[in-house]
Amino acid sequence: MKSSAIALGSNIGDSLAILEAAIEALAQTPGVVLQAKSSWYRTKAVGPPQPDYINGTAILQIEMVPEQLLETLLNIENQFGRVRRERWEPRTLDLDLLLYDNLILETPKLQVPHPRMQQRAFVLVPLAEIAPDWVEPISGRRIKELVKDVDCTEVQLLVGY
Ligand SMILES: Nc1ncnc2c1ncn2[C@@H]1O[C@H](COP(=O)(O)OP(=O)(O)OP(=O)(O)O)[C@@H](O)[C@H]1O
Ligand SMILES: Nc1nc2c(c(=O)[nH]1)N=C(CO)CN2
Repeated sequence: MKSSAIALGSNIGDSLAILEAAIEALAQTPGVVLQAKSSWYRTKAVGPPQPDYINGTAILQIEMVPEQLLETLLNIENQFGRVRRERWEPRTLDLDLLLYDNLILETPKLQVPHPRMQQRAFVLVPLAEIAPDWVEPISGRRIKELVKDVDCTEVQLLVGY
């Protein structure tokens, strides 16, 4: 059994319902046990101007290799109607693989830890809520330390658990 942290985001449609349904779809996937989910946060879009996002994170216990987990995430994104056009475009559902135990992996299709997670308050704030002591293996720093170095003013608690 391995542990993985994933990030969820949506800024088109009924985002809260889409995100809850995506969590449910993950929890129903064979080989996946949902261990924890964060609160949902309303966040200002980083990158090109677009509507605010709702973001959150989850911790999964999994019996899958990282490539299988990525495929599961991409399948669930597609299930919720995401059409991939441009990078950083608005999306009904975005699922990113953040961490997989303490693994460091660099392939053309998959990089773990997610290469931009250390700069992203919309990832670190919800992750610090459910996995403060997880050590990000590239920096060697805990999530609760990394979150202190990003500007969290545009990450607002929306639905707390
Ligand atoms: N850790 C990872 N999690 C999710 N996708 C990844 C990861 N590493 C590499 N990828 C690859 O990135 C591709 C594009 O992902 P996606 O469209 O979600 O990027 P994005 O959300 O626009 O930008 P960002 O990666 O900055 O969040 C995926 O098809 C996948 O193959
Ligand atoms: N606030 C916020 N901004 C983003 C997000 C996101 O999930 N939340 N995802 C992006 C591409 O992955 C680009 N910008």
